[in-house]
Amino acid sequence: MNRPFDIHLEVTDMALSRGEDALLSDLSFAVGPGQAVWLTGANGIGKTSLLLALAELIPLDAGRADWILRDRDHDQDQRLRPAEALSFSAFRGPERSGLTLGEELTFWQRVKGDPLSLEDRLASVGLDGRATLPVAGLSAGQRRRLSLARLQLSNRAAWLMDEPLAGLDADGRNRVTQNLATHLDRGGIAIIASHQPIAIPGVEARKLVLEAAA
Ligand SMILES: Nc1ncnc2c1ncn2[C@@H]1O[C@H](COP(=O)(O)OP(=O)(O)OP(=O)(O)O)[C@@H](O)[C@H]1O
Repeated sequence: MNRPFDIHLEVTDMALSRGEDALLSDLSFAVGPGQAVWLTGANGIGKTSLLLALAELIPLDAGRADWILRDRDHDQDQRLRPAEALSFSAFRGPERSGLTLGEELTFWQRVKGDPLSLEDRLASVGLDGRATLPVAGLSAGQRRRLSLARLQLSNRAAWLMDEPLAGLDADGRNRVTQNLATHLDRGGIAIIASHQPIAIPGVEARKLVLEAAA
């Protein structure tokens, strides 16, 4: 098996709040190569906030979240900055950019040196023939598909996904879960916030039910 990634996430005694509200406390978990975590819990409990904290987009109140590139002998572990470790598929996408789908994706293809043509990249997420659509006018499911294309392009070891199945039809859901299976098979990690279970072929995602801070 080709496993380009060997990434580990270690969350230790994490506490998190937004504004005045304490959200999570004493949260610890570890994730290794090829593993997925399914984050679930009530509306407003803090799933999106946890993803933002793992990406260091919001600060922790306590504890730590470490992204670690593990050396085979375990004696030369390397800490990665989130920007080196992960790619974030947020629920709200780049809808305010004023770009067309083709322009948006071409930009990311150039940044990442994509070997595929624009049309082939679009086809990989079922958006072939849609390059001229304005990003602002994409439907919810089309936006999720654009997100998936950007995740594919990121070549990052960890995928943080916020409601990746929201608004997708059966074909779109299938593409997301198939892409996840491929990513995990390469030794990647996925942390997925979702109200619905996510069936990844060949992988049982570990369920983590978030509860209100003590
Ligand atoms: N920028 C912010 N400033 C202050 N409070 C915020 C901010 N963003 C979110 N919150 C609050 O933090 C809490 C957690 O929100 P979060 O979006 O993390 O929950 P969630 O579990 O992802 O919810 P949902 O299932 O509804 O998507 C909510 O009470 C929300 O109102």
